[in-house]
Amino acid sequence: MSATAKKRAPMPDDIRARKGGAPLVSLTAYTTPMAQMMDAHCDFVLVGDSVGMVLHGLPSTLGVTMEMMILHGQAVARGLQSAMMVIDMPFGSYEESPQQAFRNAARLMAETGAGAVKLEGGVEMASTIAFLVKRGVPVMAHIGLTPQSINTLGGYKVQGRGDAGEALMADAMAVAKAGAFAVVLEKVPATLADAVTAEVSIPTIGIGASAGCDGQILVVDDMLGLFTAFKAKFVKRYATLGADGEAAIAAYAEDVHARRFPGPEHVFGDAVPDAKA
Ligand SMILES: Nc1nc(=O)c2c([nH]1)NC[C@@H]1CN(c3ccc(C(=O)N[C@@H](CCC(=O)O)C(=O)O)cc3)CN21
Ligand SMILES: CC(C)C(=O)C(=O)O
Ligand SMILES: [Mg+2]
Repeated sequence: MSATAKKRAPMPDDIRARKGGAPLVSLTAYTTPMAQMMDAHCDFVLVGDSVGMVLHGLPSTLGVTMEMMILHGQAVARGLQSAMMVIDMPFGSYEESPQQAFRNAARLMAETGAGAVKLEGGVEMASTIAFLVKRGVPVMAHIGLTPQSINTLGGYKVQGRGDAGEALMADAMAVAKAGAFAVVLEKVPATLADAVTAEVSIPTIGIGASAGCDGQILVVDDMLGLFTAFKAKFVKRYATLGADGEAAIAAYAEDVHARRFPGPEHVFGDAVPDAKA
């Protein structure tokens, strides 16, 4: 990009202003090179607590710590210039009180440079969201399937079906009223996602929701085919990097066994020392 054309990263208010406009593009990232790959193509990048499952092999997001989020957040920040960075608040870092949420949100922002935090919850987190926003912390809310509540939800199931749709609509209205600048809708019926998108004043970011949402997000390792331990129905694979990587590693192992690697172009010449010396 030319020095004059360098795009500045959007602020939360710029994201909010995209309501009803061109769809917002976002992905998760956990490392500098992945952030660099998506910087020019995403409006915002999420340092998701999915990092625990995707990069650390944890069975859920519950074991993710503030320290892990900060380390990965710092790595992602080094790879971004034109996309906004949002960082997930990990399980246990915000639910106890608005004060606890502020202390940890401030630490995430101060130590990583993230422009906003994301937290899971609707009506029950509305007062916390308002507390944070009034104190300078932009908040993205996350409702529907909230993976940090896997033990009370009883599985990664579709949320908001039937009568539960009203509660989900109430969650969306509550987080918007509390001052959230956007809301992630995860794994909800498309008809409900469209109704929420029509009713709520802030952008809806869908993952397993609807193409009618104001934006979309996916876990980058899922769409690249790099994370293959499970594949949710909502994931579209745009590449097969996991399979391609394994084939490359198998070819390397074969080359080593056959002494085909290293080749002459990978080694260094020098005078041969005298063995008798
Ligand atoms: N790699 C990855 N991708 C994600 O989207 C993701 C994570 N990790 N970790 C944190 C949460 C967990 N999420 C998940 C996890 C599993 C399913 C899943 O397996 N869904 C199945 C059905 C499972 C069920 O009904 O119990 C599906 O087919 O959608 C969905 C979302 C979304 N997030
Ligand atoms: C899937 C997105 C929305 C998320 O919360 C994460 O990656 O942790
Ligand atoms: Mg998350």
